[in-house]
Amino acid sequence: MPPADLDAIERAICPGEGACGGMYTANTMASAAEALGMSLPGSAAPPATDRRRDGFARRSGQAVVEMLRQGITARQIMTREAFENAIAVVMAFGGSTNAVLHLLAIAHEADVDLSLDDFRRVGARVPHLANVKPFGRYVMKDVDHVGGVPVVMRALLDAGLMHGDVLTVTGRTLAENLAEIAPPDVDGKVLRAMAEPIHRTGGITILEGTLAPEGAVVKSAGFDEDVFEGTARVFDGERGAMDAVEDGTLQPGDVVVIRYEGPKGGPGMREMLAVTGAIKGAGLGKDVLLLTDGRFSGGTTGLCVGHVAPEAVDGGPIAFVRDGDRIRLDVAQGRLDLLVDPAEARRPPGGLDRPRPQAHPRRPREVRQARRLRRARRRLRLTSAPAPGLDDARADRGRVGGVAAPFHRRARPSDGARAHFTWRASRGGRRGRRGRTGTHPGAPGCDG
Ligand SMILES: CC(C)(O)[C@@H](O)C(=O)O
Repeated sequence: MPPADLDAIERAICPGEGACGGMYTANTMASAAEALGMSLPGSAAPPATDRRRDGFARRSGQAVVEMLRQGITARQIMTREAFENAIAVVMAFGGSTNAVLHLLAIAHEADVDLSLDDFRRVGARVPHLANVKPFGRYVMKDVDHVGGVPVVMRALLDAGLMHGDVLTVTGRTLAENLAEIAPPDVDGKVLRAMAEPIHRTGGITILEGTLAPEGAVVKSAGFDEDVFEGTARVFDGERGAMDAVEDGTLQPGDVVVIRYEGPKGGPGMREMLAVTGAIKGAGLGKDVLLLTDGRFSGGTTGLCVGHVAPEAVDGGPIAFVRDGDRIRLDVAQGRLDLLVDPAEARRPPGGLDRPRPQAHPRRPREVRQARRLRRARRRLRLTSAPAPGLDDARADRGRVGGVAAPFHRRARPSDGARAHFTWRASRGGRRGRRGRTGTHPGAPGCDG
């Protein structure tokens, strides 16, 4: 490509500064926060440099002070119904799969019992309405141009697909906020009408099956076909899969299985951003299915199934997939199956003692990075210590000027024992790690 063409693309590729412009994770979560009632109505969509943001910033501060005055707490806003509203909006936009992790984690903090079943249930009723990137044509500033997130919220509310009587940060209900804004009808191009949706169900589909007994997630908004059946190519970690793409050994019909990239296995559940991009770049986006116990970018779309649970490190069926196995994804049925009969037969008798990933050779750059990281860790050691007076400090924070602060945490049995992390000059102490428990990443009980 001539440098001048590259330069022209680079100058035109971003719709503006700030969060990446498509309905990726940042814009998805901004929309979800608006639907949750935790940010001001209409505040999610304006571009970063838009002067309206100054007004939203000021009014957000005013809203916080007013909530303190009225004693409104975050938990009064973030109820189960509010989370269902947030899920509904994410489904209508075809938002980032990371929203599943984030909403489960926020609900956990808010003591709201939310699970993958709620995403499944809401997603089955809410149609996909927004023609936005990564799968569609438009970006967030176009959504703003046609009225922003309140347009979708009103369409869903009118269709009985949102709860209107929930409290929001304005001190009023969601229905009252929308009545005051009076958003326009959907424009029909960026945001489709309820009667003419892009898909009849929401843009994220929760899967289950012999390969994912505790669930998996796919952004079905990018799909035209419902079923993909193919042959497994198994990689322990993203690097091996990248090598296969770069070596040109991936074939149409392959199912790229990337495991040991989950919350524990990665560790940290990285976005498989590079490999999904590389598969698309190799022209295999519609012919190769990728599935992983890791997660994806909000910019990922197409045949990419993530959050496969239990993850490989926990001995989930993904740990037992072999090259050549047949795998079937059926989005319409919400199924992800390993067509090996029966998959469980591969488990060693007496259970599994932590399957181990096969080591794959590191590239020189990775070796250098690892060495730098080790040195940095030696210089600055991450230590873990119980926070002195933590409970007292929390108790104080819980009340400000005689009224309940909106963002205090309810004491939990684990609070006193929970470690906090401080960076200290090197010497002594081992690096502390918070334990992880639970099953589906982000599910209550997990670090998410
Ligand atoms: C685009 C990125 C970096 O992958 C992330 O911000 C997301 O949207 O998930």
